[in-house]
This record gives sequence, structure tokens and C-alpha cells, in this order.
Amino acid sequence: MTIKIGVPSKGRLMEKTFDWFGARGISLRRTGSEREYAGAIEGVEGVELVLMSAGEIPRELAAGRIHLGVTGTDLIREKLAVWENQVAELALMGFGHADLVIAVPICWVDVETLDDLDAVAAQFRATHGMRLRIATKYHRLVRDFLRDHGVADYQLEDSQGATEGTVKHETAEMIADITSTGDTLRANHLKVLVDGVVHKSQATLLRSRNADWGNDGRKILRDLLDKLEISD
Ligand SMILES: Nc1ncnc2c1ncn2[C@@H]1O[C@H](COP(=O)(O)OP(=O)(O)OP(=O)(O)O)[C@@H](O)[C@H]1O
Ligand SMILES: O=P(O)(O)OC[C@H]1O[C@H](OP(=O)(O)OP(=O)(O)O)[C@H](O)[C@@H]1O
Repeated sequence: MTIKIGVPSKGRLMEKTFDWFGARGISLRRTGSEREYAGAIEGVEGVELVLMSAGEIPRELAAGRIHLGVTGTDLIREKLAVWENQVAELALMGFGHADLVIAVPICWVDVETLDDLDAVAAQFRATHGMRLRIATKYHRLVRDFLRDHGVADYQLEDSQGATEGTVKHETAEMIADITSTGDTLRANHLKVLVDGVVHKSQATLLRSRNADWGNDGRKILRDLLDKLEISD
């Protein structure tokens, strides 16, 4: 038997994941042409590399179609209901740092906190007869966060990319999105609420609780974790 590990197929997460394993004596690499999603692992027996979208790794882990996976803690919490029941975090990997934040236009000078937002949201609804729109792809995390902080008069507007642009394009009044340097927020005249950090994300190595491990799989996992110096 082999166990499958799902790793992001492109971009910063893929490269840093390869570096992280490489520094621990396990070589991950893409094989075939630049466009082919095929990969190989050296330095450990019985593990198969599956290159896939970072956003799909949570679902594949929950379904047990991959045994291990690397993705952002934000995507795990967003994509899986009661994520702790479906996957176990084996290691926070120390890269892919990004904050999921609530941001409003800089010109909203009276809105600095979630309490201010709550007041403005109620006012907005009374004036415009509709709820303030928040563009995001993080529906679960944003809803839970705003509920826990008593903000109710809003609606989520789905945005799967270029979310900071929705305010200028008037499809939303404000946004909730990932930021690392803050450059994209600033360039789009947005500011983060002082208490508006929803989640601090980083890349994480996860084990599926639902995959079929069998005795062989468990032994392969133990060998891998020994090499990585991780205790489960
Ligand atoms: N600017 C950033 N800096 C650091 N990490 C980021 C940044 N933007 C996103 N991330 C993180 O990278 C991970 C993948 O992000 P995203 O959902 O955008 O996937 P993607 O790169 O578009 O890949 P795919 O479309 O294949 O799923 C997430 O965990 C996210 O937190
Ligand atoms: O704070 P910064 O360093 O400016 O980074 C933030 C940006 O990075 C991500 O976008 P990405 O490049 O992944 O594209 P996307 O808009 O398709 O999500 C994120 O969605 C922000 O837009």
C-alpha cells in the first residue's frame, strides 16, 4: 500500500512546501513538463505525491481520498464544518502567513472598530433599505466571526478573487479577505478594522481522520513522522 499526500500544485505554497520537506531530508519535486501535475517523492518509502489545488485539499482530506495534506489553516477552517473532527494538525509549517481581515474604505473616518461597523450597518440599512454588502470567499469564517462580535446587519457577497476591487466597482461596500503585506488593501483605499482580524493563517501539515490507513499505512506514517521529527 501507499499513502497519498496532497500538496499545492503551484505558486508560493508549493515552492515553500518543497523547501520545508527538503530541509528535513525528503525531496518533493514535480516531474514531467511544467504544465503536468505529476510529482515524485524521494527519501521515504510508500508515500505518493498528489499535486492539487490548495483550496481542494481540505475536502480531499475530509473525504479520505488523501491521507496527508498541506494547505493554509484558513482554508481548513473555511471549507470544513467542525474541522477538528475530520483532520488533525500535525505541524504548523511556519510559512504562508496571511491574515483574514475585515476591511472598510479609508474614507469611512468614523469606522475603526467592529462596534463602529455595527452602528454604521444599522444606519446603512435604515437609509438604503438594504444590508451592507461584504465581499468575501470566506463565508463560514466571516459569518461566525461577525456573529460572535454582535454584528448582524450585513449580507455576504461572494467574491472568489480580486475581492479588494469590489468596493471600487460598487458590488460591495466593504470586504473580508487575506492580506500579508497590506499592499493590495492600501492600493484599493481600504483599511483593516482595529479588531478586525478574523484568523491568522499559515501553512499546515494535516492528517485525515477519515482515510483508510490500515496497518501498512500507519507504519508508513510513523516512518515519515520520525523523519520529520513530528509526534502525532
Ligand atoms: N498574499 C498572500 N501571502 C501569503 N499567503 C497567501 C496570500 N494569499 C493567499 N495566501 C494563502 O495561500 C493559500 C492558498 O490561497 P488561495 O486560496 O488563493 O489559493 P490559490 O493560490 O488561488 O490556489 P488554487 O486556486 O489552486 O486553490 C491560503 O491558505 C491563503 O491563506
Ligand atoms: O497583502 P498583500 O501582500 O497585498 O496580499 C494580499 C492579496 O494576495 C491574495 O491574492 P492573490 O494574489 O492570491 O489573488 P486573488 O485575488 O486571486 O486571491 C489575497 O487575496 C489578496 O488579494
